[in-house]
Amino acid sequence: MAGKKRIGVLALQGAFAEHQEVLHRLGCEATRVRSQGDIRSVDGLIIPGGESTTIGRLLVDFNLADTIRQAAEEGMPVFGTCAGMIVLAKEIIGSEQFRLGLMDMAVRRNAFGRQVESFEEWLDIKGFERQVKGVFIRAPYVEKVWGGAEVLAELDGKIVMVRQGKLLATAFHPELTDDLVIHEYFVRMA
Ligand SMILES: NC(=O)CC[C@H](N)C(=O)O
Repeated sequence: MAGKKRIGVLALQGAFAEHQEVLHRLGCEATRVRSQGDIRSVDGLIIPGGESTTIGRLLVDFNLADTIRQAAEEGMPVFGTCAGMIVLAKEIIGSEQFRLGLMDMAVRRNAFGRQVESFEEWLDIKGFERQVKGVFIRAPYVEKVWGGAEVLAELDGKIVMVRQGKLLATAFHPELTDDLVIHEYFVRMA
């Protein structure tokens, strides 16, 4: 392939700068995405963690949802972390909040309980040769998948990583560790 891969990070709200930093370390061009034209210019898109109702509302306000859906349907890889995972889900249990609804999964928000707002845990991930540390911050988990969605990792029986074709979602924040392996996996999809 000619040139570097150009990966966009949705930069409406949340932890986009941290993803850009990881992408730079992987030798990618990492651009902030805020417009329809930005979406059209990238080889893949990351939807970061943050607050999923806010990100959803801003996707509507900035008129980006249909463009992302269309690009994803045409094969653009999309990776959602934490709030990004919520936004990618078809079903958000107990919530009518806006979502892109691209992945066949039902997510539960803030699902690990108030007393464990954040924690770290080693994960076994399907297809990965070694364990990866997951950083969970008021994290969701996936209660069920169907259709084309495949579970890649679980923690105590709760689904925390899902892939569906070129769509990827993690309940945890791989941009907050020094391990680049999850982003590397996504960049290979792009
Ligand atoms: N770290 C995160 O992205 C938290 C997600 C947040 N709890 C939400 O529901 O939007």
